[in-house]
Amino acid sequence: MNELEVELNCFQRVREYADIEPEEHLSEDHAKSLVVPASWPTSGRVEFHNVTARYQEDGPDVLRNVSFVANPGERIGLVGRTGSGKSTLGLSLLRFVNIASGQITIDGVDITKILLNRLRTSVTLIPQEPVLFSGDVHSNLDPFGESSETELASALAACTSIHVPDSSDQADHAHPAKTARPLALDTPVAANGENFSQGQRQVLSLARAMCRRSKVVLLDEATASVDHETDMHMQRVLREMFPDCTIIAIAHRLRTIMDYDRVLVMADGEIIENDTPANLVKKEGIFWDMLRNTGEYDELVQMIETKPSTS
Ligand SMILES: Nc1ncnc2c1ncn2[C@@H]1O[C@H](COP(=O)(O)OP(=O)(O)OP(=O)(O)O)[C@@H](O)[C@H]1O
Repeated sequence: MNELEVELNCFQRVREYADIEPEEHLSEDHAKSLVVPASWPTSGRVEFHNVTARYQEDGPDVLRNVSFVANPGERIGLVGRTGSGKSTLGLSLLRFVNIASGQITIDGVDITKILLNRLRTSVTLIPQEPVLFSGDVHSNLDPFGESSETELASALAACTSIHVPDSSDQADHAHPAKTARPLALDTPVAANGENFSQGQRQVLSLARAMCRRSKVVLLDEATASVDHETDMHMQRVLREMFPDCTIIAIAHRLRTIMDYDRVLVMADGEIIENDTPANLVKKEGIFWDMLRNTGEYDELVQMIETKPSTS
């Protein structure tokens, strides 16, 4: 492809973006009526009241009558088989799916009565595959220049204590950030963060959340290329650096959430169990069954008993 073709592609892509309908198109008066106090959310209490949600208006219900409360500072693990609705529940909190009935509130404010941008900048999503932009670590952590250098450096320092192993022990010349550590604010980031491993991308995403001081953090646990050790470090940072945040984590590995305050088990778009891991084990229900099917039952139950203290 010659240079002209590349440039024309860019032009075409910009046109495509410009033609995308805005997700929210409101009159000035309507937008004003959706303003919430600058301090919102102050405590991060998330409540789902009989929420039924679907992707398309005329599509099937993917969440069915979901109700639960995440108290401020609680860490809640979402588990369930593939297709049970875990990601959809997370996405509904950011209004990426249609809420057909019921209500979701954060600190008592109905999330459909807030400007979309305000909602999405207040709830931090740490996706499985975080997006990084070409530039450096600094511009990725704080794209809008809202944090001080000290804040950025301390968030990065907290997160880079997480050891993210390399895919190989050899220096990786094609992906220097995968081997050259520790990460610094001026470490270059290639387009799509291609010079970072998936684990490192999640770590940076965590640091980004820390800079935003979000009260509600939604974490979609990375399934690929993040080993157990990295996972545990991520969890430790979440516990230590976000002590007052409400954390809702979609867990693909049960061991990730064994020390969480509460576990919600989902099946077919519904919450079928909601309790502390210890109580769910005592109950010998679905969660207990899931633990037994891992082949690591004793080890996992032991993790509940040796739960690290948050104080
Ligand atoms: N964009 C979409 N449009 C329509 N239906 C979707 C969409 N995404 C997911 N679904 C459907 O919603 C249901 C719940 O899917 P969801 O991804 O929330 O499950 P999950 O528990 O997160 O699964 P996994 O563990 O595989 O990520 C499934 O039936 C799925 O096919």
